[in-house]
Amino acid sequence: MSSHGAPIPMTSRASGPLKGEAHVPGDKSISHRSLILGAMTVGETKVTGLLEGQDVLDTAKAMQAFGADIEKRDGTWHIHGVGVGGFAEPENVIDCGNSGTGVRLIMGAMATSPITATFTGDASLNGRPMARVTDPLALFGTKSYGRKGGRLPMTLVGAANPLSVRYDVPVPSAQVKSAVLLAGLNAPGETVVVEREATRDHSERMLAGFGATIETVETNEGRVITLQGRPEFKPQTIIVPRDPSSAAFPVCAALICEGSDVLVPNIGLNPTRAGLFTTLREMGADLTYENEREEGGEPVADLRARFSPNLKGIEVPPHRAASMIDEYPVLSVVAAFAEGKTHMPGVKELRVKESDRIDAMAVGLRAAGIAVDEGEDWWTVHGLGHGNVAGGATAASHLDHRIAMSFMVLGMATQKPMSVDDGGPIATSFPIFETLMGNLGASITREAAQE
Ligand SMILES: O=C(O)C1=C[C@@H](OP(=O)(O)O)[C@@H](O)[C@H](O)C1
Ligand SMILES: C=C(OP(=O)(O)O)C(=O)O
Repeated sequence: MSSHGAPIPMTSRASGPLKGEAHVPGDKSISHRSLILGAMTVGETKVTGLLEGQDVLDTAKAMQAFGADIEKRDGTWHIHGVGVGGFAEPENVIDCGNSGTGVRLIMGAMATSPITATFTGDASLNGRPMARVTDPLALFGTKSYGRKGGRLPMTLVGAANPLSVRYDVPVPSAQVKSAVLLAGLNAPGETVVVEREATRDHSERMLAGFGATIETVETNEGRVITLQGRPEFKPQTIIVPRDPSSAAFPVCAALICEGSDVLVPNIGLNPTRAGLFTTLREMGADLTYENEREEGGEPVADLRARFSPNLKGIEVPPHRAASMIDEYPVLSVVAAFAEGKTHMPGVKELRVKESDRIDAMAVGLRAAGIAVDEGEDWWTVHGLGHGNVAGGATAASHLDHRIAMSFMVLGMATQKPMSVDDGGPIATSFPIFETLMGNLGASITREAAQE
């Protein structure tokens, strides 16, 4: 198991107006995929703007262990890959740290090569369900040997003669969809994946970009994605857009801190990722899109978020859940400062992330004076309106970066400071979070609550 190091307690206090520009790091989903697809391509793929968070660095190390040559020179990542089906057998256990995306996509990518690999992670990752990936991989002929309940550590024996597969994804998960598509790369003929609810489509876009033949058709049964196996990938030059899931933190902080006006430039607004911003606008947020444009085939804008004293609780439509799945924790913080109830149904997946995110947020919000109701796949936050949230509590982050950052945002507008027991996991996805928020005027210190 990877070690996470000593806990780093953090405290966030009422902050003056947040002002300025927030340049958030590269998109985590696109960063993982750039490394994995680059490692499956003969020739040099160049990547700029790669997120250098621990999750992505662990994927880079894993790709090296499977035979790719990866180095960073002059701000650009250079990847010399081994080709589809060319992975070498790793000599050691692959440690994916805290990253569900990393481990599940890599399992898919190696599943149809005649090699064996053992995967592990930290305590959070080793508690997360992997059968959702190994079940469809078994259809290709891949064998897996994990702990009870399909948990890591787990050994996968890749299929030497993979079959072609059609798979209806039973949960709304881009990681499962992507694992099957990546496995399909080294399978003969067509791999077909059907998803009932649209999830982030970065794999489909990037596979096409690297030269695969892949087609998505919207049908009554959902999105039917067909990939032709054994493509000849061509090396790419990739500029990773900035991460909307990281942008969520300065945006939400600006909405709840009096007098704030923050610009978050160059944020990808791919509709499969942008659900939070639609939701915030429905709540009455002063959030505008400036300089809207297309970059690399994706809609992009500069987001401007200003203090919004009259936020209202709303019903968040369940069909929007996949497009904002990682943003519910910080949405629940904004909901605490809105008037009335914010009801969030259709979010069972939140229970199997780095932590049970409904439970982790509900416990911390209640300790801060906010009523929260919850069921298996829904939760409701009873907002108190601006200026009325007590705070004055320490929340457990459960090795979950988004939980830690969400409570740090909460503390920027509560009456008393908010603390987390461990802000260390923030480095997995947003290593510059404290500096970036501090530069805007937020007060986050590395100390436990002072009673
Ligand atoms: O494919 C991806 O890059 C991701 C998919 C989502 O997970 P699920 O596929 O489990 O929903 C998301 O929560 C994660 O942060 C990144
Ligand atoms: C769920 C997340 O990541 P992963 O599944 O890759 O650990 C996240 O970043 O919020």
